[in-house]
Amino acid sequence: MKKMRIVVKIGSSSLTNNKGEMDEVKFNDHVKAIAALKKVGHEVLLVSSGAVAAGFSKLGYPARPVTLKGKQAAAAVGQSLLIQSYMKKLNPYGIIPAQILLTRNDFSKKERYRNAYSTIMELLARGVLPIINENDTVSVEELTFGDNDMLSALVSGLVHAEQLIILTDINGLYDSNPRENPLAKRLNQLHEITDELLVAAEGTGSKVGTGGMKSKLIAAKTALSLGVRVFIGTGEGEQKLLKILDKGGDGTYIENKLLTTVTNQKQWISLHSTVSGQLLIDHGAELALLSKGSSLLPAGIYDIKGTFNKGDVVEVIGKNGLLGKGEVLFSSEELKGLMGKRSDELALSSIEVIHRDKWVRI
Ligand SMILES: Nc1ncnc2c1ncn2[C@@H]1O[C@H](COP(=O)(O)OP(=O)(O)O)[C@@H](O)[C@H]1O
Ligand SMILES: N[C@@H](CCC(=O)OP(=O)(O)O)C(=O)O
Repeated sequence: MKKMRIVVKIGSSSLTNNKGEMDEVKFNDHVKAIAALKKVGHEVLLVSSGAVAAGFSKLGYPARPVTLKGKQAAAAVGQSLLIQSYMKKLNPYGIIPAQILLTRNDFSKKERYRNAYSTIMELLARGVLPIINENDTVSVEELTFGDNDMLSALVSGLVHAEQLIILTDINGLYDSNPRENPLAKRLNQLHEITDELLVAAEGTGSKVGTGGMKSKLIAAKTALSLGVRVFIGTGEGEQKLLKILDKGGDGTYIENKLLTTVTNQKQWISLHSTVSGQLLIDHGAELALLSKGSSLLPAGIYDIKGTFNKGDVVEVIGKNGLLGKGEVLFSSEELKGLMGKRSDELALSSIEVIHRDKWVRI
């Protein structure tokens, strides 16, 4: 059997009930299944929701709070309850959990992104189970990952996981919401996430979850783009995760033969970096970047917008608009003196403005 790196994401509805209490039966079931995966040698990372859902009733809220401060307060209480419960239940299996709470800032700053990667790798190398959640208590609404479905996709990309398993309260994606349409049909296999599918997945989810099926599909699309296969569904019992890996899971499999992993450098540029400016390039440079896979040279740049430093990320604009993003090897000031000049006119040892390894097409 091939040993794999697997990210398992568990939604609030699969850990708690509507009253804001942890569901011990569901919880035990997940822990057993994770232990079974690890026992056969797979590396597992868990992205666990449920902090708000597990904490709100303890604070006297009758239902999942809607205000930011309410959610943040509930998450502060619920997160400790969650981890306490994981620790207690994982202990008999000899599994050590590690709590990792992330904010989007941890990914948008390159140093922090690299650091998150090496810490997670160290934990995996030592057989520890990382349990990841968004750091809800300090996240500001405009600066969140969106939801944990997206967080799980980004984590899968970061660690180059082979498989992302999104466990939820429904056995996969249907062609319309089965809670509203009893004739809805399940889609067992998908090779890509189309706009049509996103429309079919509109609509609300459970009382404790966020985002519903649509957010899972958007996350699946991101995971696929990073070379990670996805399963969305449910299951029961110790063998449920192993069954999912054996293609016998109760849900929707999303994968295709073209999946390729993306370097962390490119993931960071395309998904996490902040853009500091723009380079406008001519037709020849556009061809070189898009068709020949070449690096961007000064000769093809005819205008520069914004002020940026060496190492910043900029957008590259062609005749018909945005082409991609890349990390620049010169500041905007330096580039003003270089742009439009042929390589033989420049007395520089290296004249690449964006190296092809630090360039991503949009
Ligand atoms: N086309 C669809 N197929 C399946 N489920 C759907 C669809 N459209 C909406 N849903 C809803 O999405 C819910 C799962 O999302 P959510 O409650 O956010 O789960 P979680 O807490 O696991 O993240 C399902 O219970 C279902 O009501
Ligand atoms: N970080 C939040 C969960 C956010 C979220 O995406 O929830 P869900 O849709 O249940 O996966 C929490 O722990 O309550």
